[in-house]
Amino acid sequence: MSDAPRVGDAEEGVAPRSTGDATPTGTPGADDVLSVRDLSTRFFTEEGQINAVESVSFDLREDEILGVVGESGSGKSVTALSLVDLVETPGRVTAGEVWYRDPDLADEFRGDDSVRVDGGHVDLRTVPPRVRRSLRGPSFSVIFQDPMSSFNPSITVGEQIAEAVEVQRRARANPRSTRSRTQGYGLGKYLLDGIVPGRDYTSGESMDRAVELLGQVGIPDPEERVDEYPGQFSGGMLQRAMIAQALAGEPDVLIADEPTTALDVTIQAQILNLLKEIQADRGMSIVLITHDLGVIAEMCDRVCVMYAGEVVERGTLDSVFNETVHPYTRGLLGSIPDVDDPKARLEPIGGNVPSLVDAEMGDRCYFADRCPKAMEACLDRPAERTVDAAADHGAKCVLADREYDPADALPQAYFDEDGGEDE
Ligand SMILES: Nc1ncnc2c1ncn2[C@@H]1O[C@H](COP(=O)(O)OP(=O)(O)OP(=O)(O)O)[C@@H](O)[C@H]1O
Ligand code: NI
Repeated sequence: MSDAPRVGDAEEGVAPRSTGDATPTGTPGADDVLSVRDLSTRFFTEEGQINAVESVSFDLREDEILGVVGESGSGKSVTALSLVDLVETPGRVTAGEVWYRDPDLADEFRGDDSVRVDGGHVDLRTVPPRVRRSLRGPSFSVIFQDPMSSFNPSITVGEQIAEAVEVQRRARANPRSTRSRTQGYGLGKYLLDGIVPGRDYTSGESMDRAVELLGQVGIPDPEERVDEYPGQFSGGMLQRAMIAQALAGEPDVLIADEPTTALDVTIQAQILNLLKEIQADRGMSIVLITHDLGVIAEMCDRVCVMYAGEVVERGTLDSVFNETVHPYTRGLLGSIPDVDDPKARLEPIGGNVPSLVDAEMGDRCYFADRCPKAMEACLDRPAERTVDAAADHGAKCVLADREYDPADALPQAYFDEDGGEDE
């Protein structure tokens, strides 16, 4: 109907904040399952426009685990929701591109003026919403921190997993036809809308598959437990069941938002190991969201560090951990608990996450107020600089280009006065 939005389009009433180029630019690479470009999400609240996700760019490669880490409120979950188009009012994705690799889908939309296609990639922001929805399950799956939110309490765990299997079956049975995607996925639509239909939709075959999946995620006696209700499962078991449900669709991309935070340490480790095994077995790609750099170190190939809605540093795990540029990343790394004393509390970085209300955001580095190395140059919003191209390592920080010079240090009072936060 309408023209496809262009990069950097500012919608009416939406203040663009992006200043710098993000390093991952241009067309998605052949081994990128997902290429996110300048994605921005705002919440339009009574307090004003909240810039929850600010011009985020990254690539998710084939067969890798990409970690997204940052303090509470840094925009990790909203980024995940934005990728799968699950942001709810008053929120909205206001700009950016989400290139998903799917050559058949790309073929279908090639030549369609309203959909952006690039080689085997399609910009999901431009496909019709129903097509986008139909991708959830067979292409993308999301697992959340709270498994209760993914299950309907009045339907057995097995049936709910079997339904996810059915959705996937239908997707495979009608490969890549726009018609099947837009009309034949009634069930998927129900699932995604949270209205889970009853047993009519599941078959003996898909129930068998549910048992198999429950077994694979380490649920004992899956033949019996398949008939139990979510309330009969412990937290750890339900988390496993949620992973089984997410895997039922055989997605290319699994987005796991703090999948173990609510669990005790032992079960947490078991579930993370399980995710890693499954990822290696199936060769899928995972976006793993956590506030715990220790988990990132264990699990991930590459990492995005988020602060105040932005990706402030990203690259291979090795490069980001060993050639750290951003003082925020350094601060997070300093707070990794001791391996010998995993219970040691994380030492928070001093100061608070800044307000994300548009009108209150200074036009300088958002971390400057808390940064031990803030300099004059930090009063300009930093664009992303390349730290190490081979390691795909970039940082939104002037320290990528220059050494810290104490002579240029800005006194804290500078920020206190300029920050608009009168205390
Ligand atoms: N429904 C909403 N209405 C208004 N603002 C919201 C809403 N949801 C999120 N936000 C804003 O988006 C920001 C980012 O939230 P998000 O949940 O993505 O953080 P997070 O990094 O996932 O944090 P956590 O580690 O606590 O899960 C929040 O600080 C908040 O200001
Ligand atoms: Ni979150």
